[in-house]
Amino acid sequence: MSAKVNDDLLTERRKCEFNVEELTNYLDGGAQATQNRRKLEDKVLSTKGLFDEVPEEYLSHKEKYENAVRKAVVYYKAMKEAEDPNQTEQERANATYRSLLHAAVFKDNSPFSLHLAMFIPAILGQADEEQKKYWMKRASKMEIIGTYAQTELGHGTFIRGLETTATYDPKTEEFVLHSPTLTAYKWWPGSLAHTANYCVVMAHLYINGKSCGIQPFIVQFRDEETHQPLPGIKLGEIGAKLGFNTVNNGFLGFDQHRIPRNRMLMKNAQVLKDGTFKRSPNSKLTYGTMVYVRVVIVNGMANQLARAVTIAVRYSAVRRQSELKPDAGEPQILDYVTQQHKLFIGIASSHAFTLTAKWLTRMYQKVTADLEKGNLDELPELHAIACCLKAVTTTDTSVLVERSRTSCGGHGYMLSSNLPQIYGLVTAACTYEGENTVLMLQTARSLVKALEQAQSGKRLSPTMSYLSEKVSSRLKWDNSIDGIVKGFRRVAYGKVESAMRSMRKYVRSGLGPEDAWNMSSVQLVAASEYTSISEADIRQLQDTYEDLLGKIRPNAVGLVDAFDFRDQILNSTLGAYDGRVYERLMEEALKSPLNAEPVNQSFHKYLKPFMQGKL
Ligand SMILES: CC/C=C\C/C=C\C/C=C\C/C=C\CC/C=C/C(=O)SCCNC(=O)CCNC(=O)[C@H](O)C(C)(C)COP(=O)(O)OP(=O)(O)OC[C@H]1O[C@@H](n2cnc3c(N)ncnc32)[C@H](O)[C@@H]1OP(=O)(O)O
Ligand SMILES: Cc1cc2nc3c(=O)[nH]c(=O)nc-3n(C[C@H](O)[C@H](O)[C@H](O)COP(=O)(O)OP(=O)(O)OC[C@H]3O[C@@H](n4cnc5c(N)ncnc54)[C@H](O)[C@@H]3O)c2cc1C
Repeated sequence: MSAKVNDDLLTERRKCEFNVEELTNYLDGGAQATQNRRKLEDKVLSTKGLFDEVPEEYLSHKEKYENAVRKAVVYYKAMKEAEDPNQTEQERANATYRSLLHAAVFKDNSPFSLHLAMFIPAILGQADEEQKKYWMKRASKMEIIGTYAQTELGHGTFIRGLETTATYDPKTEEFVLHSPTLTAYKWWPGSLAHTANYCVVMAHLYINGKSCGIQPFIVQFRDEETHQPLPGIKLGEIGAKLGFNTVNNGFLGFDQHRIPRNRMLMKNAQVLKDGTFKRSPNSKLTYGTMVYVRVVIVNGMANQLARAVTIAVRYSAVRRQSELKPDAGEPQILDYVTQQHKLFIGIASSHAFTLTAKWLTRMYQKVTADLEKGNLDELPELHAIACCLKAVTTTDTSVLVERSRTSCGGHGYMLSSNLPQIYGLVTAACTYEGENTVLMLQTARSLVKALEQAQSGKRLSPTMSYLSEKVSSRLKWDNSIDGIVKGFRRVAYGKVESAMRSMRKYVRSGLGPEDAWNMSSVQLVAASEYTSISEADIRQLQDTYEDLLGKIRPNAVGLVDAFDFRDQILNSTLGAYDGRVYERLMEEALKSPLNAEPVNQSFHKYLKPFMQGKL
């Protein structure tokens, strides 16, 4: 018999003014997609051996990793078996697009995540047809496990500064991979330390002493039978981190390690047997895997934020605290407008990021199709937009997940709430796949170029067109959606224009363009993510905003129920559908190994002699 649902949650669900299932269907892309997702989740989550006997927070660093590998093999086998052969690739992708199935199994991400998130996309985007056929067969059947090894101990942002070398030897038709310094060691790649046996390495190609830029190479670094590191390979784990502690991030050093010529992924640039280098139509095509992952991250943020606000809103409907009015009893903390302010922006942002992710994915698919036909025209715009949206969504999600955690008081600080782990996952995304400041400056670079083009009367791309609209200096402000958008456009235009004016001022004062750029870079970052609107407008917006909070309040639980996360996917004592938070907090607390005995051995070994002055 299922446990009794908390009365307050029952009341909330009765108060809801819209059809929750309809919103779930909309988010999934239709009722059939919801059915497919639920069927997939039913199948996979009923697999034996997927879950932890002991909560992983009570395992050692080594045990956590070994347990995660145990679960990963069960999980990925179950996923493969659960795939519906009658589904198209697109339907399959849709079924997992919103599903955070892996989050039910891995609280801190999977030791296989890089294989799926970057190794396979790198092969798809960087290998020529023959290479793709061979490596995709092995990688998609998990005969090999790969990662993406670009970052080094000494370089992450500045790709052109990477020190790993790949020197072509025409006599043997091989590349010699080498880490000339400690800072050249690959450092950070997920799965690299003990899990993967192949990786796509980004290395500086040299032919006859001449630099041919950063190129991708597929490299085996562990023996497929013994898993021992191959000769000339130094491997290890980089140590405990804020999060991602079951992703097995590692380091890898090459000592004159030789690989055959056909291991350079040659879709964009090629090296012929005699060492002739055939340049890529655009050297930045080599960066394509990162653009792809930045697009994926936007959707990932939407899902993770939805998970956090579901936990916090349900908890806020159950938790009663303090006194709003004398003798009126303790209210649900969700009735405090400050609590609504903290959480409802998170619900709205998750929906906004979901819609943005769909739009960006369509743009990515169109530009990628154009690239296949040799049309690179829209690549710069895709790069600029992907940089901006990855940076903005990861920054906002980190802030909103942390706000969800702190809105749950002390219980939000418990690992059993899962909010700290979700924060660890999302805040990492502010750094990986391009540190956010650096990416915002990439977007700013495009904005400045676009404004210069607009000022010289040239047509701009659709996403930059707001820079050429001659926005009147006194925009008639109204708080309609259109009015708010116009307000933001005016602010955005002003930010870019101000940053540009600042740079020109520095150049006139005698600074070179690079120093003028650096001096204006705070404004440039702000131009990529505009902030406030003028004073008078704020009052009007504030009234509208507070009115909106009241309208959302009766539907808040319905809005998070519509994300349709199972309890296993929320993995939280505070966010379960039945709202039995106190019973769950106690159940989880009793699983602590420290509760196995009333008196811990440290009393007799240390405390008692200390308290008796004998230590
Ligand atoms: C559980 C998780 C929960 C949610 C997340 C969900 C999904 C996430 C999926 C997976 C996550 C799992 C694990 C994470 C794994 C992480 C992996 C990594 O981090 S891989 C390494 C990532 N590293 C980077 O991103 C490095 C960033 N640096 C750069 O990209 C470049 O160095 C930089 C662009 C900053 C500068 O490049 P540079 O060559 O110096 O170019 P420059 O600035 O001089 O500009 C020249 C010219 O080139 C254009 N350009 C630059 N880059 C691109 C590009 N990618 N595409 C197209 N064009 C590009 C640039 O605009 C400029 O053009 P103009 O001259 O102005 O015309
Ligand atoms: C959880 C996690 C997983 C990761 N997984 C992988 C992986 O699987 N494979 C992989 O290859 N890498 C991976 N990385 C590495 C990641 O890509 C790098 O950390 C990231 O690119 C930033 O580089 P960095 O750490 O060297 O920092 P740096 O580039 O040294 O940046 C440090 C600071 O300097 C600032 N800075 C740098 N350049 C500029 C500039 N031009 N203008 C203004 N400010 C600047 C940055 O904004 C930042 O604040 C991972 C990182 C993390 C945290």
